[in-house]
Amino acid sequence: MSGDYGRAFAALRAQAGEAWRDYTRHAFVEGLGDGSLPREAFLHYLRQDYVFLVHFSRAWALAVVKSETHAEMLAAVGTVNALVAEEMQLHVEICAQAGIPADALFATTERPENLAYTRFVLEAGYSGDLLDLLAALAPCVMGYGEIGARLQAEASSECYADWIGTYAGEDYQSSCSAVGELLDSALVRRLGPEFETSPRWERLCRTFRTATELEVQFWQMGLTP
Ligand SMILES: Cc1ncc(CO)c(N)n1
Repeated sequence: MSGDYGRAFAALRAQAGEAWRDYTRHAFVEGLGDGSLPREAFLHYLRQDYVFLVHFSRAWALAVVKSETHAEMLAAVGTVNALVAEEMQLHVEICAQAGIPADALFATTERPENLAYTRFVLEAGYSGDLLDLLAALAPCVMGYGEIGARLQAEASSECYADWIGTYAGEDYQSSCSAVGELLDSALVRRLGPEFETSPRWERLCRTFRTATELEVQFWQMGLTP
């Protein structure tokens, strides 16, 4: 149940096993699909996710810093723009419709699960290279791509159709494919074509798995306004 997000992502996803399933089939996700998620939990999640996206955009800006080629810079800067100009904008619009103004969004107090996740990702980038950073970023990008595509096909309610449509949509799906290509080419450039046999691979797998577990905690936080 995943689009073609590249060779490295497929390998990382497979090794994350149970954690990947817990993330992409979390009760929060199922509640978005069947409409049973309480509106209050959804708006609480959106407010937290807006803060998440602020730091997530900073992490993608760090990917520009850690790039070694023009192609890598282009891919990273494209993602920064998609986040700041499109995804954050969606949050502002949905929250405005629910009576939460944009300045209140920016002032949201960050929950610890939220803080733990984004600072883990940023730290992976500060102390490592582009590969360490991308291993921490990939579960967020591709996981939502996979969730959106599946809910679009399976949803039994129209309640959260806007949210689902954003992640199932062509723009978001093509961002996922672009990040998959960036991940594959960055790995080949630094570790060679057989990157899975590199001594660094295991640690990249661990970073991916930890980020996946932090996504599970984020959904759990969403269920408890
Ligand atoms: C927590 C979280 N992970 C991933 C995404 C996708 O960008 C998001 N908006 N929020």
